[in-house]
Amino acid sequence: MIESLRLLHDRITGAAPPPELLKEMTRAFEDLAVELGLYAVSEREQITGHRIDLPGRGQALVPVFTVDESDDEHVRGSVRFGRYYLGGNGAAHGGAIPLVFDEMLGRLANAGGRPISRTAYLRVDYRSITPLDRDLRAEAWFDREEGRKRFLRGAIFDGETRCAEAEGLFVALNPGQP
Ligand SMILES: CCCCCCCCCC(=O)SCCNC(=O)CCNC(=O)[C@H](O)C(C)(C)COP(=O)(O)OP(=O)(O)OC[C@H]1O[C@@H](n2cnc3c(N)ncnc32)[C@H](O)[C@@H]1OP(=O)(O)O
Repeated sequence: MIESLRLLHDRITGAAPPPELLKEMTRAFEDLAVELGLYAVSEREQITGHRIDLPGRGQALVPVFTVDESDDEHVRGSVRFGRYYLGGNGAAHGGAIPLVFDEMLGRLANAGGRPISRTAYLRVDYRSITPLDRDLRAEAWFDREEGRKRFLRGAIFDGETRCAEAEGLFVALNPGQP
């Protein structure tokens, strides 16, 4: 279902249907929303975001980061920004790119049985445009750890071109901290 939703996001963003079809589709979306509302659950019980066996954890917010290889210190894979993430002139939106870094760095920060941490800051440098509809290489790695503080870095490449890079600080949560 989430795969279909991602496709729908891309198609909606890239389409200009006639008004009659727009009305028809709007009604169909509203009907679906009402039907799903009957099955509302708490955060703990929801499926999206919790399916770590699925690319993108089964949630539609973040562009899917597909892992090719990983250990407790590094992760390498690919990411593809669909039309939904368009900023302008064929480039990904500058707000969509940090979503991917937060996901990649955040998952690595909490990998290897380390206690859960949260992003304290995420700095992103945009080195070149990040093109849509291409498989981009994405990497993240542990830089250093100082007590509860974990510093991680990441980068996204289009071939040999460095599109964007990031540095994040993740702070391990104290017991009882939300
Ligand atoms: C399978 C699931 C995979 C999930 C992957 C996705 C991961 C997504 C992760 C997220 O997006 S989490 C959501 C976004 N982040 C937040 O909502 C965090 C909100 N902020 C907080 O909860 C707290 O500010 C935080 C836990 C980050 C730190 O607060 P604490 O009270 O625990 O720590 P404290 O303020 O005592 O700081 C601890 C150390 O970190 C340092 N620090 C904290 N925030 C900092 C900051 N922003 N910049 C620089 N240093 C910072 C602080 O100076 C100190 O350094 P020292 O120990 O050297 O003195």
